[in-house]
Amino acid sequence: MEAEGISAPSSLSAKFEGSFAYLTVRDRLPTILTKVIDTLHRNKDNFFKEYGEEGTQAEKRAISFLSKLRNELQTDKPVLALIDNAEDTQTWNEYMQRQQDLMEDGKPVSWFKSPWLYVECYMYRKIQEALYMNPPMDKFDVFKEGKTQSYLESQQAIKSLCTYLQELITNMENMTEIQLRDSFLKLLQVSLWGNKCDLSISAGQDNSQKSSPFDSLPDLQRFILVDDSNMVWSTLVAAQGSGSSGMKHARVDIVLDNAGFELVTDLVFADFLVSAGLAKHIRFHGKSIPWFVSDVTKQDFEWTIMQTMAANHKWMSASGVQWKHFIKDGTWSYHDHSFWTLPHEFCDMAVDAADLYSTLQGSDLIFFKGDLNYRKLTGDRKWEHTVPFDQALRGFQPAPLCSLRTLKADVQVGLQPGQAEKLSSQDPDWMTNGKYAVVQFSSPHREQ
Ligand SMILES: O=P(O)(O)OC[C@H]1O[C@](O)(CO)[C@@H](O)[C@@H]1O
Ligand SMILES: [Mn+2]
Repeated sequence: MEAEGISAPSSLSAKFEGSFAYLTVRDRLPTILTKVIDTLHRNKDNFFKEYGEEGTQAEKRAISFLSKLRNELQTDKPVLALIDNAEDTQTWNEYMQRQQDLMEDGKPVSWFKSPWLYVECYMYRKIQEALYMNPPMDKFDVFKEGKTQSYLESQQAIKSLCTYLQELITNMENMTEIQLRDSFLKLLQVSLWGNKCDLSISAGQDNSQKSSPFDSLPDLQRFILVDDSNMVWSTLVAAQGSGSSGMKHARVDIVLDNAGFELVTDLVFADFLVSAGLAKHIRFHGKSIPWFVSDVTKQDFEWTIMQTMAANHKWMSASGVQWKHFIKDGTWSYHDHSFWTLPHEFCDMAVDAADLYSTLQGSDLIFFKGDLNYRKLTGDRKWEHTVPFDQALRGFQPAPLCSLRTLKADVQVGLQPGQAEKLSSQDPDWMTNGKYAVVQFSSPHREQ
């Protein structure tokens, strides 16, 4: 179903002064740009070593491009069309025109006047333009260091996670369905809270996981505002034996969010799903360019598996070896599609990325990790908190889907009447402080 015709509230935007969007555009985005510029500066000698004078000049040009961008942002200049001739350049420019058509009084699309989702995505795409326009910088991931650090600083937590996983797999044959379900719920929650560890909300500050991820689960339960885990479990169980031959063939898709600790929680969860026979195939979806500071690219995905394999810890390396094996035999696969790094709401996908939409339709269950995916699922709009999740999806229902998200932006739907008011009185920043989470499920209406 297309989004068109289904009414929706207005988009969150920095034009609402004092809003979280406003504060993000005013404070957080320039800080991120400054860090990117610093990273390029710090790597100056490396660029010279690798590419000689050409590298130094490219670095200088990229820095001046980004400084100009930061200035344009801070002074609310109109956003400019992209000129880098990449695969997605035209789509971006068409989308800018779409935003232009939505502007009141024909004012130009600009940082503080246009939808937050659009301008924030645009900033990350412009960082990429700075690199694309200045080869040999075009392969450089300005966020790589932070992602690597987040993984390395979470070693203790990763060890306990891998140890738990390997013990679980060893005992799996003797487990009752109730025990299996219990482990499923635990690992689902670990993956959920793994989403606390993104780097963009903290503008790149350390956000790793230092303690055992299991110890805190019982205490965190009360912070899960919507918990549809039971429906997720039933969907997986019902997908068993759904093949025409009655064979188990369930396919699960995981739309990844952040590298570092969160990615490990996702890999552990995915390993559990396969080892427990709940899924036969897992398709991971990542970003094709560095995105929102900590999001997973193919390089991060492969690096994480290699690094886990090479760890000097029995259960970590056993896990890594198993994951590598899953990739090799096709049980797991990694996919990137340019749609994930476009600014579109997901309700546009059926029309604007029909190939991706139809691929997702082949899934038995899709997990969407993290806050940005939630913003795109709901269109990043000013929904009433009691609006049902299905309604906020505005027709985006390729397959049963589940959002695993800690709240870091002021959009939240599917709450009970009075729930938001109560939260606001107890904790005014409940929508943005990352303390709360949702496990929110939706399934398309299927004709029998
Ligand atoms: O990694 P996540 O969970 O998608 O979070 C990305 C973050 O970036 C933001 O878009 C803010 O810049 C928030 O919505 C969110 O905190
Ligand atoms: Mn992210």
